[in-house]
Amino acid sequence: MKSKVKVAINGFGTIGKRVAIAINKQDDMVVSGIVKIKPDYNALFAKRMGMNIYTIDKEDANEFKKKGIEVYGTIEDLIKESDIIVDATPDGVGENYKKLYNKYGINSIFQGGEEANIADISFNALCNYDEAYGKKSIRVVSCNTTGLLRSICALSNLSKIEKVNAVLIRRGADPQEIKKGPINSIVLNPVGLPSHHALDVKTVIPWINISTAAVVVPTTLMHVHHVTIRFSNKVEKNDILEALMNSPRIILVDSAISGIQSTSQIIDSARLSKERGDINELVVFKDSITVDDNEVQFFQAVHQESIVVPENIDAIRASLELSSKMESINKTDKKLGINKILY
Ligand SMILES: NC(=O)C1=CN([C@@H]2O[C@H](COP(=O)(O)OP(=O)(O)OC[C@H]3O[C@@H](n4cnc5c(N)ncnc54)[C@H](O)[C@@H]3O)[C@@H](O)[C@H]2O)C=CC1
Ligand SMILES: O=C(OP(=O)(O)O)[C@H](O)COP(=O)(O)O
Repeated sequence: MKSKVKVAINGFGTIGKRVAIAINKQDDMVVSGIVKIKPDYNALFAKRMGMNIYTIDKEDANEFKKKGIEVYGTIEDLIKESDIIVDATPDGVGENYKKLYNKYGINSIFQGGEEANIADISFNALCNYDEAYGKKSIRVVSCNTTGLLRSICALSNLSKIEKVNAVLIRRGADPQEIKKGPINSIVLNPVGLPSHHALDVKTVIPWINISTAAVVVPTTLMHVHHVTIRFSNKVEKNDILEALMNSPRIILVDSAISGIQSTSQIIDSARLSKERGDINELVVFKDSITVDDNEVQFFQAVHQESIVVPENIDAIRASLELSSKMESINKTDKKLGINKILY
């Protein structure tokens, strides 16, 4: 049997810990270790899960030892033992580590909070897996951008897309955050248009004509988008439904059947049916899908904490040339229990 590729994780927060858990579910990769800066509850969880913990500097290890957490070495020791590193440090911090990764020649996966030029390519598994194949460094785009790319690429085979317009209602902070987010406001994000998401979508599919606007609201659960896509030819609603239903990683929620008309109900139902209540799929509100000649509009919801997790697994396989596109997507989805079912 082929040995598993060893994946280092730098940054074990919202995204890093979910990616680490997902890696250890795959049969072709394993977490070689995680880098932590503080011996907090996430470090204690990693220890309990049997993940080896590394620190940035040797001196940091003392604080971990005081809490009974064994430290296996520094980030440089971890890099030397690993085949690839997933950087899930906060927005813009990955840039500081790029030199270190390059020094050791290790393949690297960055997240959407980094500038696009940090990596050889920006990535979404459904849209450009083949172009990312064998790339030394890959940037998995942000959660909202991933959501937009899922629906755009799923519908792009129906007819040529002339224009996409999307309004994004962004969550203010993640559930565990205690320092961020609007308390009683709707914040224009930014005031000048378009928001960064349009430019980000174009880093993956440069051919698209897209405009986006975003506001931030006081909620922690999910983002919601209103998306309008204009095609060059007339489209049929059934074809739209079929394309979304047949695309991996998209769930259609029918409010007429389920009564679901909000992010809180989506999360509540996911808590019954999915691990941690994470929703790796993009959730499209089926009964919002409205077709008028060559234009379709709909609402979709993005679980920001988990939508990019499967993309990170596929990015590892693409970078290390482990699997073809559909082989990787299918493997990832099977191991993560991505089943397109919410309730
Ligand atoms: N949270 C979200 O909704 C999403 C975040 N992203 C992107 O993922 C990346 C990570 O974001 P989150 O997981 O939300 O951040 P986070 O703040 O939850 O986690 C970051 C982790 O990195 C650690 N860290 C901080 N400074 C560090 C340093 N200098 N060296 C090593 N580790 C350090 C923190 O202690 C924390 O464990 C960002 O680029 C973000 O834009 C992408 C999709 C969704
Ligand atoms: O990737 C995200 O949002 P984005 O797609 O709007 O950039 C995450 O929700 C992180 O957003 P944050 O930068 O407000 O923590």
